[in-house]
Amino acid sequence: MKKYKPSFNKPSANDDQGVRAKKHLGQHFLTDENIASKIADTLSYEGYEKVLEIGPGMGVLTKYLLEKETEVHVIEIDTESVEFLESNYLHLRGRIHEKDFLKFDLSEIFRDEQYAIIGNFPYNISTQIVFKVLELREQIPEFSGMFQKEVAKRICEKEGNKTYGILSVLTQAFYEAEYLFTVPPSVFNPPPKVDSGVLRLTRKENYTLPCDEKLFFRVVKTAFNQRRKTLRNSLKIFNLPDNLREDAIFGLRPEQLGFQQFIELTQKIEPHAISGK
Ligand SMILES: C[S@@+](CC[C@H](N)C(=O)[O-])C[C@H]1O[C@@H](n2cnc3c(N)ncnc32)[C@H](O)[C@@H]1O
Repeated sequence: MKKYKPSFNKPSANDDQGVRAKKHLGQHFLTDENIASKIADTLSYEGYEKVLEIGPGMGVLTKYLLEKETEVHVIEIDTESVEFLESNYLHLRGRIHEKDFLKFDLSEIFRDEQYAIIGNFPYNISTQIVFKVLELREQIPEFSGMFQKEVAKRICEKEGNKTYGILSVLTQAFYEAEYLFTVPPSVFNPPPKVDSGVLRLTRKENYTLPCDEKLFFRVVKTAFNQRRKTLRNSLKIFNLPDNLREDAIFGLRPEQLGFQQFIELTQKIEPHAISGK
């Protein structure tokens, strides 16, 4: 692999130095091989045969994924990175997809197979990545990678904490979420302004909720959009009957409820909710 010294200030790509880092694509290239190897080791590689890496950049993590007994696909939006990967990872040819992860229909690669997702994710779209994974959960038993530390912590946070929110509840309803380790800015080029954090999501055995899942998402989002209000007030839009609004659970604030209680809440609301609202 070629040496690289990307910087936001470089005017153009340079073959000797690798890919010019582009801020709008969240490009902060990992320069610590040990951390790349450690991230590759966060997946179990069991129960599926394919792995998708989002945003391989110059392939620092890809290299370690290729050592595993798995078929590796990478999806990268940046043409310059794709050209770099194509000339440095010839054996990956055909499995490099020059696409926007958020817009790409992944069934074009994976049909109805199970696969894992991994990456050192672009921080500007990290929550959107998690929401897309939740949508695709039936095919994704495992997901791991690096986020801005604060986002990784938030996803794994438990009820009763300030940073607990929509992402925490929705993720934890379907996945076991573990915060694994913190990574300092100094191991990136160019360094980001904040610490990064690596997490792992392992899909629960029973990841079908015993309630209307669409309604569950709406209830969680509506409750946290007015997180200081009690559920009795924030969930008014569901036109709940008075006797239900007197139920003790509606006197709580959203950060006091674990995902299990959000399921109970949804079950209580379900008979009264106007569908499609
Ligand atoms: C933080 S960098 C990580 C690069 C490399 N994996 C590493 O660790 O050095 C994020 C990568 O995601 C890519 N990227 C940004 N937005 C993307 C998108 N919507 N779809 C696919 N890749 C994207 C960037 O071009 C960049 O290569």
